[in-house]
Amino acid sequence: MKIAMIAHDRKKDLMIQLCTAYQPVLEKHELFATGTTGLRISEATGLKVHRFKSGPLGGDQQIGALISENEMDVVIFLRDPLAAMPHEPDVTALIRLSDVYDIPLATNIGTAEVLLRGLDVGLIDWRQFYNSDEKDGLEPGF
Ligand SMILES: O=C(CO)COP(=O)(O)O
Repeated sequence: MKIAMIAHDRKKDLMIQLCTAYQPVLEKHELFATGTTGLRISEATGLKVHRFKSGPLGGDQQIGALISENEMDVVIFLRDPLAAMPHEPDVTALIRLSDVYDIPLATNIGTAEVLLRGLDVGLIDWRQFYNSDEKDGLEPGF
């Protein structure tokens, strides 16, 4: 599965803790992240992470583009609900696209843990159908 990891600044330490705790799960998958989040994760855990641009410079939009191409299976986005962001429209757009394409999305640590545990026991295996040829031509949300 392809997993996108994104954390706003005040949530980055929490993201590191999450990735450290769930490293055995995460290392079985392909990891993607916005620039600074990805750097922090790979430095702290050694996990291989494909890094996009930093969020304010377009990283959220790059991940959104992959979602629209059916190239992302899970999004963990530890967003900061108490800080104003210059790129708030990009954040909203990423969350919206996750909903358009029914991509499992966690926006806080409580749901992130549920999602990673679910992933590990196969609860998101239905994504493999979406990734298969059978899904070709079907509209999102079918
Ligand atoms: O701002 C972000 C997501 O909206 C995160 O970007 P960075 O991982 O580059 O800090």
